[in-house]
Amino acid sequence: MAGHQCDVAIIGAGTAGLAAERAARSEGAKTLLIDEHFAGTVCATVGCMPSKLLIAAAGAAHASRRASVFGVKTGEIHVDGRAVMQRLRAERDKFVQGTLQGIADLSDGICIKSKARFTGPTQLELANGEHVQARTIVIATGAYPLVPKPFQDLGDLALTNRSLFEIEDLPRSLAVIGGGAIGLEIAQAMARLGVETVLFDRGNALGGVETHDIQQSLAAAMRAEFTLHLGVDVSAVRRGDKAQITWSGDSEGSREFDKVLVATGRPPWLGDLGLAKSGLDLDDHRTPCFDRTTMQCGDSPVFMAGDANADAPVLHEASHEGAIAGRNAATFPKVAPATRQPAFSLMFTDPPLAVLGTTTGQDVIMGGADYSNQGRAKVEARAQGLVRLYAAKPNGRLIGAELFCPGADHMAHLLVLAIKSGETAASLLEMPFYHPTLEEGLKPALRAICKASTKALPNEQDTGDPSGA
Ligand SMILES: Cc1cc2nc3c(=O)[nH]c(=O)nc-3n(C[C@H](O)[C@H](O)[C@H](O)COP(=O)(O)OP(=O)(O)OC[C@H]3O[C@@H](n4cnc5c(N)ncnc54)[C@H](O)[C@@H]3O)c2cc1C
Ligand SMILES: NC(=O)c1ccc[n+]([C@@H]2O[C@H](COP(=O)([O-])OP(=O)(O)OC[C@H]3O[C@@H](n4cnc5c(N)ncnc54)[C@H](O)[C@@H]3O)[C@@H](O)[C@H]2O)c1
Repeated sequence: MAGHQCDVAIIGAGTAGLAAERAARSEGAKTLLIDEHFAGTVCATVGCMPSKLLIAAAGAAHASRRASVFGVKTGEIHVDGRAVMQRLRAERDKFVQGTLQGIADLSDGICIKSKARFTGPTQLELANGEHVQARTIVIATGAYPLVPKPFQDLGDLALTNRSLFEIEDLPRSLAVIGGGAIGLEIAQAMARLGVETVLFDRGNALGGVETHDIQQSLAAAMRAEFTLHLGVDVSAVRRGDKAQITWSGDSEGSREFDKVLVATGRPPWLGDLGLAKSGLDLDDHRTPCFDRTTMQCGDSPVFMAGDANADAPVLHEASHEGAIAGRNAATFPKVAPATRQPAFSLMFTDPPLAVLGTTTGQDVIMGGADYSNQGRAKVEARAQGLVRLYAAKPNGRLIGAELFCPGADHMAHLLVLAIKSGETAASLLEMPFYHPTLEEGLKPALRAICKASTKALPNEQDTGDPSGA
């Protein structure tokens, strides 16, 4: 059987694995990149990009439908489901092509198309019968869509993020199971595309948001567009070409749907890795314990990056973790801690939801703002939502934020920069705010923090706040 030897073997050629390979190679390591499929990253194929393409189509339908608010008559809107899915796949495939080209550009001998499993701390066995002996290993195997028992028997009526973007036409009705990021983004998009959509979640915290008033605002915005059943247990049975969904708990009922999107979470994809032979310490979820500043598992020669470690399952973190893991895997046993960024997640609903930094703890000051009367948002007929900014006592240094309001996806970047650079509410208020912008809507929240902190609003600052200024 063929044997391969390398400095750093990376399992998984997704965003994290590709970043790890680049980083290790740039440290001078001989790398091997092992992937079962080399089909392109989850982000490009069945994740970020196709979901945003669906949301973009839905946004066009929504904007056309509500153009009459501005006195613009568009007539009856017709959504051509086949054309929506065709454009989605055509554009998605261009992103995938870009990823595949990056893989094709790697030097010969780096990529091995096979499935890997541990046979020792630094030894891998490949499904093609070959073996790899590495100095260090990076686990970057990603996550998989969990399909709970009742939905496993629905066959092709049950969709996950892996199959959703392959449907030829939009269904007439869709049950979405799970009100996390995938469930909410897709449910709102489908509803806007004219699909009769009902979302079910066994919990009450949509999008994982814990702050009560943001949670209420998010639920109200979603309820205005599709039906929500929260706090329910859901079961499913296939009846011919329909799925019968039955629910009970905070509400109860039963009805048929054309398709069911199962979006109940994406646990790390580690089950096939033979971790028992890796010698790694595993936590209660059978995930290797690792240090998030070095990505190293204990003091072993194994590193983890991306969704495989379930720490921060979003794209920019997969990419950063890959770079840290790859660099440290190459320089092992010398490993250096990296500075991790503040927590930062966005959900591309409309309005978008952004959660960043730290939002809890003692000695935290909260300042809020309401976007239902915000000037620019009213101009654009999208005045809704809330902002909660969090700052540390005593001086009001910004530490976190929750935004569910128009423009949250962009304003969150400004706030994350403010958190990183140690800005206080008072120093942010010294920044010029152009009028009329969505950013101006943050001022009441910043002023509330100033009031409760030792760093008061500078007295040459105006405190007026009319929505039309
Ligand atoms: C629908 C959806 C929408 C999303 N939208 C966003 C978004 O808008 N913004 C955002 O920041 N994030 C988003 N995400 C999350 C983001 O896509 C992920 O965090 C990111 O893609 C994870 O990358 P990864 O490298 O960890 O995993 P992956 O890209 O999944 O790569 C893992 C690779 O490992 C391979 N592999 C697994 N096991 C083995 C094995 N034993 N041997 C060999 N190869 C193996 C797989 O074939 C795969 O290629 C979304 C995710 C989904 C599902
Ligand atoms: N914009 C983005 O960055 C973006 C978009 C999509 C996905 N993602 C990533 O993908 C990951 C997975 O997303 P997801 O939405 O699948 O998972 P999730 O963990 O965010 O949400 C799962 C939801 O399903 C519910 N649930 C679980 N089991 C259930 C059951 N049996 N019946 C009813 N409800 C049930 C949970 O209460 C939870 O609300 C996210 O953690 C996120 O990091 C990110």
